[in-house]
Amino acid sequence: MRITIAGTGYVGLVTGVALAEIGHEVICYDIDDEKVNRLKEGISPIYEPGIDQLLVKNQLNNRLSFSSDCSEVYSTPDIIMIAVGTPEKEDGSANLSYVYQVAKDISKYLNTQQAIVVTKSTVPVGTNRKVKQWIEEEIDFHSKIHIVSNPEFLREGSALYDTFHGDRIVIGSEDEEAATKMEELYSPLNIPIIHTDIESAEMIKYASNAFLATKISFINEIANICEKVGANIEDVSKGIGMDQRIGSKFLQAGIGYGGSCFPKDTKALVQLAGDVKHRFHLLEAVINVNNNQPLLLLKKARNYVGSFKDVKVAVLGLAFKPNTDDIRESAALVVLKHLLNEGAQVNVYDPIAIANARKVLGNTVTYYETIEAAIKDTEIVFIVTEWKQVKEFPLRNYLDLMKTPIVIDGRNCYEVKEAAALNMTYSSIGRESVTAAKIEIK
Ligand SMILES: NC(=O)C1=CN([C@@H]2O[C@H](COP(=O)(O)OP(=O)(O)OC[C@H]3O[C@@H](n4cnc5c(N)ncnc54)[C@H](O)[C@@H]3O)[C@@H](O)[C@H]2O)C=CC1
Ligand SMILES: O=C(O)[C@H]1O[C@H](OP(=O)(O)OP(=O)(O)OC[C@H]2O[C@@H](n3ccc(=O)[nH]c3=O)[C@H](O)[C@@H]2O)[C@H](O)[C@@H](O)[C@@H]1O
Repeated sequence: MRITIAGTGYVGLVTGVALAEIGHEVICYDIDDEKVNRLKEGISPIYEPGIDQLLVKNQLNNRLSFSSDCSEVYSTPDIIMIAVGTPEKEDGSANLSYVYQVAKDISKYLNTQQAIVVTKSTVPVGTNRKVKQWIEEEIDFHSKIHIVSNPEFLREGSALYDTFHGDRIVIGSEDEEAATKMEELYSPLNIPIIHTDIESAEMIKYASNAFLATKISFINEIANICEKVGANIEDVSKGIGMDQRIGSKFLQAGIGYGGSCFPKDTKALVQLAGDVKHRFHLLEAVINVNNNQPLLLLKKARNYVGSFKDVKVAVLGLAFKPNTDDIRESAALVVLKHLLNEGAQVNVYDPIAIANARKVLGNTVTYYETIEAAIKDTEIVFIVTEWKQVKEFPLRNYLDLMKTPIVIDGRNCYEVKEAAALNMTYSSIGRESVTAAKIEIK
């Protein structure tokens, strides 16, 4: 099939590459000329395992191309997919202006009797119908628009894997022909498909993200209690996760969820509920717990140093999770904001997110590409992202390299026992803290 995808971000690009790989003819369109020019040269603007190879392979096969000219992409494709951003507005609701723009461009350039317009972007319930209306209100000839809600569930850092091995594909449509065409589109992937009405498909996306966020805030709250009652969150997570009704995934306690989706989608769902006069108390609590979680890490550190003024600090990890260069809503940014406001001198380490971090943090911090260099002569280290490089970095090296080895681990990368044996000061999430005999507590 001939597919046009609007937006070449994480979702649009990965979807485009994957659909080309399974044999479709895909053209990806973006308003960002620079991004498109780099993509034309086979350079991915995002870090995502496996993307570079498949990008080049499918361009050479002539199954994948890129354009920044919307007059040529929307005229006659079999399917148009919308994968543009839906960032949060100040009130927490989703900003649909990019989706609106795509709809308007489609209405201007579409030149077929029938079109299937699929929304992959995460959009509030009711948006797909608006997309249809936005297209139809300006279209200047008779063309039948079939809308399909086809939300995306990929995770950054494993986006291609998730696309090829997803748990399900959701197709929300009220037109049988369009739904069948969508099934054909995805059939080579061999992933279970669930057909629903449009509103249910839209809700499945928000409910999935809200549920996963709830699991994380729940386990973080349990972790916070564990610390106070002398229980160990790692054992507790394992113990509850073995109950198949609960499941072991998304029970990793830490510094809270970040990224471009959970924070914005939970807020958007609270807002959506509010619009229909339903106060979503549970999700509000999930958000509050998450907002507080990075602050607890700072509180732990203050127990040892009092204030951060002129303290030499290293923050390990800037990305919101490992295997991505995405720093959007990363807990690292929250920690850094407080440290800098309070006058700390901050070194940061990240294996791949430094370029993106520089755009936001400028020269307020010092960037390092090795952990050794970042922690050298520092007084406190905060572990914020559980990069493999961090997990594999020997705990003993902190002792050797830091001025005062105080490690505040927001991702439970090390064993408490090991820190105790090394006589370090080590505090993590939901576990006992150990204090080195020599460290002076102010
Ligand atoms: N990032 C993720 O892991 C996931 C994101 N989503 C959802 O998918 C949507 C897209 O997210 P990302 O890919 O992360 O966004 P992104 O911000 O990485 O990419 C969006 C792209 O759309 C382009 N764009 C903006 N206006 C346009 C227009 N009128 N025509 C064509 N392109 C335009 C931008 O230049 C940008 O390259 C959002 O609704 C998000 O919530 C859903 C599942 C996973
Ligand atoms: O809608 C989206 O954009 C996507 O949001 C998440 O994917 P993503 O944000 O890429 O990453 P996750 O692996 O879900 O992690 C999100 C955050 O939760 C945190 N997390 C995750 C799991 C866990 O057990 N504990 C925990 O703190 C991570 O550190 C990270 O900050 C969902 O997992 C995807 O299914 C969804 O498509």
